[in-house]
Amino acid sequence: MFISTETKQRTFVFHRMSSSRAPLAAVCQVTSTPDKEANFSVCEQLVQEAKERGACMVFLPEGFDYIGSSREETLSLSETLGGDTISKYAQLARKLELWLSLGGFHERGHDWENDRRIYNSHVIINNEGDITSVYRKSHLFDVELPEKGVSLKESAFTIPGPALVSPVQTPIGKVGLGICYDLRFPELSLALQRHGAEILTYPSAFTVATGAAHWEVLLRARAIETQCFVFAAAQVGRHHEKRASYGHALAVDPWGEVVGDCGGEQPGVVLVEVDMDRVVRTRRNMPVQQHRRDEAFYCVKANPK
Ligand SMILES: O=C(O)CNC(=O)[C@H](CS)NC(=O)CCC(=O)C(=O)O
Repeated sequence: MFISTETKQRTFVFHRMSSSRAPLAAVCQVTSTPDKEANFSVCEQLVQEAKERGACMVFLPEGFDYIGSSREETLSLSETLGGDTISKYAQLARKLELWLSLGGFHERGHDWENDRRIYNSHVIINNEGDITSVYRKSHLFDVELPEKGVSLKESAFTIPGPALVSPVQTPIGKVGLGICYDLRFPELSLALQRHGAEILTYPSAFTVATGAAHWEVLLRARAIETQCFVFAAAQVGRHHEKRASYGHALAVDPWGEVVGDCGGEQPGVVLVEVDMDRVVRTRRNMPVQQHRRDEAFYCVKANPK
């Protein structure tokens, strides 16, 4: 049983009516612009607020560093993992003694000097300020929806990542890393689940049109299929004259219930208790992973009689 209390205009907290204290995660949404300094101070404030409210891990969305207004600007603002942006977040994590999921960092590629290409990287920083994991987005968003006004070609500036990375052990549980458009590929979420994930993360900058149609359904489906918590930090609102995002940073429990939603209007943060018992019980009561019959999918009969 969850009660939702509106504590401030733009934030909600969900607490369970039980005595045991499970660790708290904070799922954020922001409206990044091309101004990196301004974006950092908004994120820093949300992380600080999450800390004050007891969170031990905070999730920031794709493009938390910036959302560029052109391909050139997006490329020129990019950095390496050793650059200022990640250093500032590492310091913040160490100072506040919490873990950070930094979704969708614009990371200069390995051959940047020659090809001027970046990765879209999800970086995990621990409470000592060390990078523990980097996952580079596998599926790039090259999509034209003329009737919806959506036209983005991520592959024009981004290199797809080579592989998934092992789920990371954190104080809230084992976190499996995805990014945004990866959410549409259930094989990825199942692979992470098989490698031990208890929580899946999809930091995102969904378009308004695709978000309204698909966002919550996809996130809940991934949670139900994998019986994981799903945390999806999000971009919201207008970034510049050419781009806006759907928002609704969401937390879903392993049963598929939405347990936190930052809404579709403005930056904010939602706190969620991560009770691992819910993963254990959901999987024990309905062992879908044990019921899966992969062998029946290897060979599809052309004309079964
Ligand atoms: O461009 C940047 O700076 C950061 N990256 C993004 O915003 C990415 C690539 S353009 N956006 C998405 O994947 C949206 C997916 C989406 O909206 C859907 O699957 O419906």
